[in-house]
Amino acid sequence: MSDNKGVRRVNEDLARERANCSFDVREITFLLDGGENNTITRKKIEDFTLTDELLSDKVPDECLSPKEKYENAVRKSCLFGKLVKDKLLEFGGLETFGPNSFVLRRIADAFFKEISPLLLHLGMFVPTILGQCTAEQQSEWLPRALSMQVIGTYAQTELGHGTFIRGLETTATYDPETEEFVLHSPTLSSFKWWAGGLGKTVNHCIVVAQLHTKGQCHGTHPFIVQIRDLETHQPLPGIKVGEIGPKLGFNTADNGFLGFDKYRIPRMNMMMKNAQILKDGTYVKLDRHGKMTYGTMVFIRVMVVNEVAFNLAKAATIAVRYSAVRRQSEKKPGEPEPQILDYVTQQHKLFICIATAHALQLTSDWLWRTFSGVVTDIKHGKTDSLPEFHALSSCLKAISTSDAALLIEQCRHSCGGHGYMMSSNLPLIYSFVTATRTYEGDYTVLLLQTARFLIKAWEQAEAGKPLTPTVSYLTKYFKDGRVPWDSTSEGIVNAAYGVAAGKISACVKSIRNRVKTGLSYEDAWDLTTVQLVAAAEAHCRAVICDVYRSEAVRLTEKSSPNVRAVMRQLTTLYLHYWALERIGDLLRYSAVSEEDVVALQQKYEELLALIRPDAVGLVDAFDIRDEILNSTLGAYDGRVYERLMEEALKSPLNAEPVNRSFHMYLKPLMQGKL
Ligand SMILES: CCCCCCCC/C=C\CCCCCCCC(=O)SCCNC(=O)CCNC(=O)[C@H](O)C(C)(C)COP(=O)(O)OP(=O)(O)OC[C@H]1O[C@@H](n2cnc3c(N)ncnc32)[C@H](O)[C@@H]1OP(=O)(O)O
Ligand SMILES: Cc1cc2nc3c(=O)[nH]c(=O)nc-3n(C[C@H](O)[C@H](O)[C@H](O)COP(=O)(O)OP(=O)(O)OC[C@H]3O[C@@H](n4cnc5c(N)ncnc54)[C@H](O)[C@@H]3O)c2cc1C
Repeated sequence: MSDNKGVRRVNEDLARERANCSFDVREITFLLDGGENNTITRKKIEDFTLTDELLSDKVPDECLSPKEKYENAVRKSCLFGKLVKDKLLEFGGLETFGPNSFVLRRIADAFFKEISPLLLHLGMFVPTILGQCTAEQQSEWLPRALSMQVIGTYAQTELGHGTFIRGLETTATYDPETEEFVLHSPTLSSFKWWAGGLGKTVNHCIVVAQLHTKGQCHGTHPFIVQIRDLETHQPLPGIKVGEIGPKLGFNTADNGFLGFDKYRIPRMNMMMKNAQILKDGTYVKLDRHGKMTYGTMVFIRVMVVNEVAFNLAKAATIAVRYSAVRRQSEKKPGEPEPQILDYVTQQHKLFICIATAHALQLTSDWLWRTFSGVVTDIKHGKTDSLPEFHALSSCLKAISTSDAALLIEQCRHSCGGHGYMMSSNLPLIYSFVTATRTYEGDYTVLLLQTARFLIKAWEQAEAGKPLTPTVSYLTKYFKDGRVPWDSTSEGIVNAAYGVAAGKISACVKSIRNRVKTGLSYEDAWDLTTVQLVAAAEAHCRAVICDVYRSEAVRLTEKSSPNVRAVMRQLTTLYLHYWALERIGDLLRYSAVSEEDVVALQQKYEELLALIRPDAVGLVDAFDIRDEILNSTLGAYDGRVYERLMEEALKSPLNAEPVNRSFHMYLKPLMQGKL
């Protein structure tokens, strides 16, 4: 399906795999896109935008210097921005463009092999204006931001603090005489650090700073700050700004640093939806919940789950197609070399990647719907659902990013040496996704946020109080005792909840026992954090298993029998995989027996064999075009070796037969003249 460029010869093994696939690939594509119409629109937009003229790079990006790479990324960001502005709006109008923003996300990967320096502008600057500004402020900033006159980023993290937002040191002190805020960086550790696009690209940024007025500090608040001249792009007086240097990935994102020397901004540049400073310096708090200024972070955590699902789908597509093309070793003496996809260990590495990409995408769709409900509640002044949603989005962000990063690395391992080539695209996909585990809230820190909520929920269950939906299972498991074992999918999901409840209960006991020895609650909590992280992880895994299973059943209600069968095989594989991964927990908290464990393993291996003939069809169903995959190993036609050689020949080192270093160093060394 993805073969956009027509009739190139397809590798014979891949062609045979496709011929033997048991289901209509398009049917699963439609399911994943949310309906046939979405697929049709997506493909039209892709055909329309992904033209050679815009995408071609004479020299591979990875062979450029950091400066050239950045310049190329800016060039492409501007082309991409113009394309979105001129052509796509023309193509579908704003109505089409809105619901199809997921298409933009996909095609962006064809433009940027790494990251667009404008990602933070669209990804965080604009959403923060929408979430944190009054209507009046929005009417001032939004049109300028959307037309790209104002280009911005989100500068919260400092050299000294990322996680602990309350510990940020940048100050914004209100001066009623001039009706301005004075921004200041009192220490080296208070310098803003990390914001994407800050180093060289943006002219504005959202700065999170401690608000002082009338001699009092009111905690962190967001401000819109112009940092560069709109005409010359020079940093404005009082601003010290630069780029933070090379990183594991994100190397085209010009992440930057920023310091203020008593820099003044107008009063109205404080984002005033949740709190205001009146002209005389009076502080007015409008946020009844107290954490509404953290809203952009919650929004991005929701987006990130979808983001990593898509990246895992890309890695799985590359690794499965390559494994169908690659032949290695022999199973029996004298037999032809098998496709490496025929090794059961390879299937074990890869099929969980396909299943996890589905699980995370369906969970992300469900999370998005839940989020929309929370946003509607907030609009009506109701914030009761926020604590539960914060706990849910925190753990889903932590687990999805961590699982996706590990599995993408597993895809790379499964491609052997060629997976180490930049041209496979697996290193870049990994470097991008592994950052998601840290940014927008570190893994451990977010799981501990969820754990706080779970411990409170447990105490509510003990007190017989009603619980919110995602923790209502606790009332069922709240008494001690093992969860009965049942090897159906539903039974495994129940057992996963049982494990989570058992772990939460163990944490509560640990904390209470420690408090009994005379420790403060904080110290007892701190000593229990290893268990608390594990409990939050178990809770999150139970939620993902539950949502994946029920959503897959719901979505395939009207599907053809073969599609329903293969989707069922994948969910069952996922549940068995995690039951086996967490068998110690099941032995501790459920009634699973030794024989049940043997049966689980056997069923898991049977599922690998059942899925094997459909593996290529399943990754084809992700329908990710070659321009977006950007991989020598994963292209639709499977011309792996030809592509590897073509890319190797583009290396600048191959542009001349002898490099000058031979004459400068090697020859003198060889001749003893160095
Ligand atoms: C071209 C197309 C492109 C499309 C692209 C789309 C794809 C992707 C999209 C976009 C990519 C953009 C790339 C992004 C790059 C990265 C950006 C950044 O990294 S920006 C920095 C993020 N920084 C953090 O996340 C800090 C993490 N730290 C925190 O959030 C807080 O400090 C935290 C939660 C750890 C603690 O906050 P406390 O110290 O104020 O709160 P405590 O005292 O612990 O708790 C007080 C109460 O508040 C609740 N709370 C905390 N946070 C909450 C929240 N957000 N909502 C609701 N309640 C919350 C807690 O649960 C607690 O509740 P109780 O007291 O137990 O009832
Ligand atoms: C690629 C990338 C892009 C980024 N982009 C931006 C951006 O655009 N804007 C922006 O503002 N920020 C950005 N960040 C910063 C990012 O949000 C922070 O790095 C992240 O929130 C983690 O904070 P930290 O670096 O201070 O880590 P730390 O908090 O110092 O974490 C270090 C270790 O300490 C542990 N730890 C910390 N606190 C606790 C605790 N309470 N309990 C237990 N363990 C703890 C962590 O688990 C971790 O293992 C970006 C980061 C990266 C990597």
